[in-house]
Amino acid sequence: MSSESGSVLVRSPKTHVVLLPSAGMGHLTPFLRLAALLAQNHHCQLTLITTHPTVSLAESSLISRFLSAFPQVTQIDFHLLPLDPTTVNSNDPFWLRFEAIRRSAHLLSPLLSSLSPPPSALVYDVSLISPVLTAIEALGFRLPAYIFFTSSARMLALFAYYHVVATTTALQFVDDVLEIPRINPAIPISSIPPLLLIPNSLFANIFIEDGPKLPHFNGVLINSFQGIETEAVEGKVVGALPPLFAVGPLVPCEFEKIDDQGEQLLKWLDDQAQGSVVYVSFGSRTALSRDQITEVGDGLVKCGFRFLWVVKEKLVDREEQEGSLEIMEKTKGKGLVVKHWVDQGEILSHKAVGGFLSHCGWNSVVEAAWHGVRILAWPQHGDQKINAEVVERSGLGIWAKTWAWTGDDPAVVVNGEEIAAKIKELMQSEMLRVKAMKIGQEAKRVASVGGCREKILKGLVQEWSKNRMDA
Ligand SMILES: O=c1ccn([C@@H]2O[C@H](COP(=O)(O)OP(=O)(O)O[C@H]3O[C@H](CO)[C@@H](O)[C@H](O)[C@H]3O)[C@@H](O)[C@H]2O)c(=O)[nH]1
Repeated sequence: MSSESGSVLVRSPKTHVVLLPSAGMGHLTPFLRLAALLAQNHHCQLTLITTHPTVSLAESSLISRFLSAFPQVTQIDFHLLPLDPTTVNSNDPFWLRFEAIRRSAHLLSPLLSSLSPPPSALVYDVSLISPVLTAIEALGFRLPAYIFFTSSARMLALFAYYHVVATTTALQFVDDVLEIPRINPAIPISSIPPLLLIPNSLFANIFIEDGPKLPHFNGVLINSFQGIETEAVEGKVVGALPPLFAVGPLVPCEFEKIDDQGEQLLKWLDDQAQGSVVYVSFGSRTALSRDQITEVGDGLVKCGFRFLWVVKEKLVDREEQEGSLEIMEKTKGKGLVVKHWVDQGEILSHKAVGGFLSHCGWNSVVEAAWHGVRILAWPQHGDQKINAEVVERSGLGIWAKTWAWTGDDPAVVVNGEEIAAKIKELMQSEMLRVKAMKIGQEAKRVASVGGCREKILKGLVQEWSKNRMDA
């Protein structure tokens, strides 16, 4: 697995940075990758605030592995107040947790005040903007605050601009697209996260409340890089934003490795020809319906390529039932189907993997780009169609645009024949293979010692070091 190794870049031993991630692996993972870079390469003193309890087992396991790898990092448990789910307009466990953190945010003021030395900066998750800002304003000292945006720069543009066109009762569009200044092409309505089109959904309300607050921050950090999104690097994301820091690509680190990947899985990959396998995964929090699982199985068998498929039936890993699925029997001999957490970084770095059928969670996109693996985009919900647009425009992959959102509606099913045809198109395209490889090379260049990412992080740490209370 290609992990990033540390190198000595900057000495700023007393720059104390506090990191506050939010719920779900899609938010926690890039945060911890950023933390690893700050601790390892930039020698910051770090405090990591972790919310308890976590939604998934994967989150608590990743936090433990991170803290074992970085014993110098101070961890603070942030115990959440109980949340009455009937007071929240959602039943998604991850959204409920975002809301629980938001409603507990006032408890952060005493916690931040007690830190020694006083922090030079706070970097916190995009899902917590307004309530944590209030907690910071209640501190007896000035704490520079930065937002970490865990999705694409294109999605950041939507996040920053949505409140301009939306009210809680109506969303206005012209000609089926949302024109955002400086964002080209405009975002089609069909790509807008469905929850943003529902007045008063929790998601829409957070966008409306938090988007206008972005100018209050010292900066926005984003896990993106040149080669996949020029918006990220050129800061071409709506006018009234604070400075944008493209700290990507944030890619798999040593501490993420798991011991129980399963020898069977790696041995199976070792036995496959170079670039011959399509890897299938829809991230950490998307479950497919039984009918859709059957059709994906059918498509994989019909596509004629070997496959490694991580099946999820439940949103939250602790609810997943042990045991094999019928589909595992049906597909035997054609590919490998697993139902447990895998080390995706290790899989994408394997020479046998030539393509990735992905929901386009932003971390999966960045990881595929890093390893130069082409993507067949199948967005399921949320920001994923906007990320799929980035995948298509950058040349990293293709997108079956006619496939409807399936993540939120079990009645919508894409059939196996269509899935097989698109996988063939992906795997047989030499042009896509080469383009993905080039994007991978560009990602490595950006993340190399002396590269853009290092310069941006170095500048940030220098900025933070000026805020040191003891300086
Ligand atoms: O078995 C697994 C499953 C997932 N992963 C990792 O888990 C992360 C998943 O993140 P992502 O690919 O972004 O997908 P989601 O888990 O769906 O992430 C949520 O958060 C993202 C970042 O905000 C959004 O882009 C997504 O739409 C949202 O669903 C990635 O690092 C994967 O490598 C594994 O290592 N093993």
